[in-house]
Amino acid sequence: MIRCYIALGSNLGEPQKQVRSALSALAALPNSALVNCSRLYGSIAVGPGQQNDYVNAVAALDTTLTAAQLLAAMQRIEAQHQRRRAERWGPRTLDLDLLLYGESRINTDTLCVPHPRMHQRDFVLRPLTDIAPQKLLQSEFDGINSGTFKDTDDLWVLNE
Ligand SMILES: CC1(C)Nc2nc(N)[nH]c(=O)c2N=C1O
Repeated sequence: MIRCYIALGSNLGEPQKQVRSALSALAALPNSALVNCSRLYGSIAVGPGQQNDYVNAVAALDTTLTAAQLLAAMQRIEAQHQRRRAERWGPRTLDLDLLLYGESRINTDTLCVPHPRMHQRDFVLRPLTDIAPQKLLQSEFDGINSGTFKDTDDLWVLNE
């Protein structure tokens, strides 16, 4: 089995319910096991324009699916959660990003792993630290002090 890390995000349509529903869908994937999930975090939307706060989390999934099969399954789960790929930085009911697929480095026109922007995003790194702090020690995160984040009110834990 390959250990994968998946970022979940939502800021439309009852975001906490969307994220929890997506976690159930990931747990139901064939040839896979949802082995851990971070706490759910509220976070200020990063990016241009004004939009609702997000709910973010990171899940650990063990799978024998290939990265391409896993990506397709994640896109099906997004579609089942009414994901509209309207605008690139716009609000969304559900966003699933494949952060890490084992130790693989993948660069195709549909998939880039490790996720190219993950190390710039506290809304990914903080939940990832909940379940895999060792992942922040790797070279991809040069310059990020593992586990010690600038105190920010852009991110808060939701109902412990
Ligand atoms: C629009 C953009 C970059 N901003 C986000 N901002 C936050 N806080 N959380 C997200 O999941 C998120 N996702 C995005 O895609």
